[in-house]
Amino acid sequence: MSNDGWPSGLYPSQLIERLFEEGAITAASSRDDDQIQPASLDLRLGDIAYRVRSSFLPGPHHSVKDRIDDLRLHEIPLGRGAVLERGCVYIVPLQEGLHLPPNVSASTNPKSSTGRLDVFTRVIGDFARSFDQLPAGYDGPLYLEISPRTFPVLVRTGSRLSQIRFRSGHSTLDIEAHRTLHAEQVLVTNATQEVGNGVSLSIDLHGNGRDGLVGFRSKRHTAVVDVDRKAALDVLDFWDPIITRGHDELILDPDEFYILVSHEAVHVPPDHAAEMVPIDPLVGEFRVHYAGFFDPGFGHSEAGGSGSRAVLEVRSREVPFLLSHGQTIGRLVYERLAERPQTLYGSSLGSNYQAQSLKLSKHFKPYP
Ligand SMILES: Nc1ccn([C@H]2C[C@H](O)[C@@H](COP(=O)(O)OP(=O)(O)OP(=O)(O)O)O2)c(=O)n1
Repeated sequence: MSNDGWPSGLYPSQLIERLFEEGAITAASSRDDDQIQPASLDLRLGDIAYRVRSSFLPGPHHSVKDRIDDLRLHEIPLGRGAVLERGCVYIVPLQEGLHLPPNVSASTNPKSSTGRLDVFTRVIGDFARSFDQLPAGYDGPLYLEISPRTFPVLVRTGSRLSQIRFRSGHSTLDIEAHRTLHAEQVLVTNATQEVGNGVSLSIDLHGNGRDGLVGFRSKRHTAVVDVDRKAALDVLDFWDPIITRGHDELILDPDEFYILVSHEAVHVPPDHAAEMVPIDPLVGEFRVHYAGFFDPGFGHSEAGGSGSRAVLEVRSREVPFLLSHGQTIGRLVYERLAERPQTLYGSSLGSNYQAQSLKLSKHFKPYP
């Protein structure tokens, strides 16, 4: 495919549609109606999961299949569903494949619902030297590495755990462009820091108006989460609520998984998207665990999103660590879209997290 006609910027839904039409994205079965999101495409699991001894990067001399052949321990059919266990590593061929134009590259990330369940996923391409990055012109299959960290999960052929974005050229905003966009459109409210190379997000440990509820800590040894069932599970079977008692502080236990919420409300204007990058304090004590993607229109008032907060999946590393209200934990870096998407994140798409505050994944019933 020639370079002609592929504009610079992150691709909105209509250009993803065009990538399909021109054969740059292939799929083993017909597309789900809601698979194309405002600026991303959900990727679907294929028919088999390979339980492997360890994670790997294929590197320049190997296809992923070569490596699966070396490392596989067991083959699990997914047609009727299968439970993926905590602490194990699985590789699943995805239904979508790529035949990208020479100037179009792609990157992938876990869907927010996947990160909120602490299911670690990353996409691997043939001959890849890094995870979650498909270079311009990539021509080959896609595989998903899956490693549930907290809850065992039930998945099946067609389950959608990760998403892919396409872009051409350099579209990330620089410091000046972030400041201009913030001045025009207000990217975060309650900002505690000056807007620079992105906007900083900090942790809310006040819990205003929520009876002191500031977060959730995952339980151990729970039942299985079916990734395709919404609002099916009782929160208290899987999570311990964290209630502040006026201190605005929280001690993170090492090896525990927490869902917290940002102090700032976030706004992604319709012609932009954003990515949350973890801020690692120099000592690396704690971090947001999943780099999240924020859709065009998330938190946008015309898409019903005023006041949307960011959900933060947090882990402490080696030692118990004291978090305080307002502590910076991540940075939202904005990116320009090639065109305004035809639909925005929000209720018309059945989106799950518009106008959210502290919110567990869609698999849980409302709480309290
Ligand atoms: N750490 C994060 C990452 C994302 N989000 C928000 C911004 C995203 O626009 C929204 C939805 O993200 P995804 O599309 O990844 O989530 P899902 O596909 O799981 O949900 P939906 O069905 O609502 O699209 O969640 C968040 O609050 N905190």
